[in-house]
Amino acid sequence: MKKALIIINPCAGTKQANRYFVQITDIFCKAGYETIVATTAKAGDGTVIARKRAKRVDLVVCIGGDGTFNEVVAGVLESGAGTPIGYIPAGSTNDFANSIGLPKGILPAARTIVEGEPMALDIGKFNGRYFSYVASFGAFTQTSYNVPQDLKNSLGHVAYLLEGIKDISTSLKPFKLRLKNEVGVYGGEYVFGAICNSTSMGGILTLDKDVVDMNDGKCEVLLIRSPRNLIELNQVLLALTSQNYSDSSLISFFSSSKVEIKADPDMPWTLDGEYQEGCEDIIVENVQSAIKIMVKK
Ligand SMILES: Nc1ncnc2c1ncn2[C@@H]1O[C@H](COP(=O)(O)OP(=O)(O)OP(=O)(O)O)[C@@H](O)[C@H]1O
Repeated sequence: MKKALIIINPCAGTKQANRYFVQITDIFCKAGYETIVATTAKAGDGTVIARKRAKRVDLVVCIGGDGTFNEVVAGVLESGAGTPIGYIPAGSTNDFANSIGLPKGILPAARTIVEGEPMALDIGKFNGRYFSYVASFGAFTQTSYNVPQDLKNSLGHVAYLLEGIKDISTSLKPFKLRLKNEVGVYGGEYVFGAICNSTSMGGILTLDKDVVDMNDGKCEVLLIRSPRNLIELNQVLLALTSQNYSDSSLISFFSSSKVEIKADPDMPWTLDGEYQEGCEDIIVENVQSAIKIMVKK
């Protein structure tokens, strides 16, 4: 009999996945899976559980938000098993799930896993730590982990927007940075930077679906220079809202398989919405087709 390991974060999002749990397991049982259920109790548990057990199952199912998904992906990769991953988005923004077109509802997402097919997906690596959709710094970056969990649970996406507005008005702080990739060197003072494999970041910034190929061995890099006056700030905001990143001299946007960064070690980063301590030398790489994720046929 096929085996499915279901890893659930009972505290993610509005906790609505907990209410559907019997129906979720029923979907996997009816599809011929023997289910093994594990709940996470604290940060990091998703990785430990997946790393230990991925080799002994045919499918690893993650129920939670972007943070839990990040942990489960890392665990499956560290196990070396190559086990397909199913994702039931149950967080507050579900940025990553939106990017790969997973259904929004809990039960439709569960059905997609058993009825769908595996799709190869690139994963990012930040000095050895995996991220599934974004590594970022600067404005908005603290937004995701600054939003208190209960506010995220009750307000979801709006909580990020509120925190983002607060963030931009209080900490539009420039960071000195030098970034080198296959074709060039970028340097200067930046208020925001993101290296991502997704069409949505922090529920705030969006990239065009036609621009982002999530299995091309490349990440999209967006760097925003520090605006020197209100006109420049306006220019940046206009580019961000219209998603037109190529017309502004303050914005650099390109795709890369590997970037080498020299940064202020005190500059904090976020990986998939979770805090990452800064350091001076950073290598961000794209690991092409690192995982298999179940998507609609
Ligand atoms: N039982 C638990 N109690 C509290 N926190 C937990 C528990 N299990 C896991 N966590 C941690 O909860 C954090 C948030 O989880 P997650 O990102 O999945 O949900 P979310 O923040 O609601 O969703 P999103 O990031 O998509 O907005 C993660 O850092 C995770 O490690």
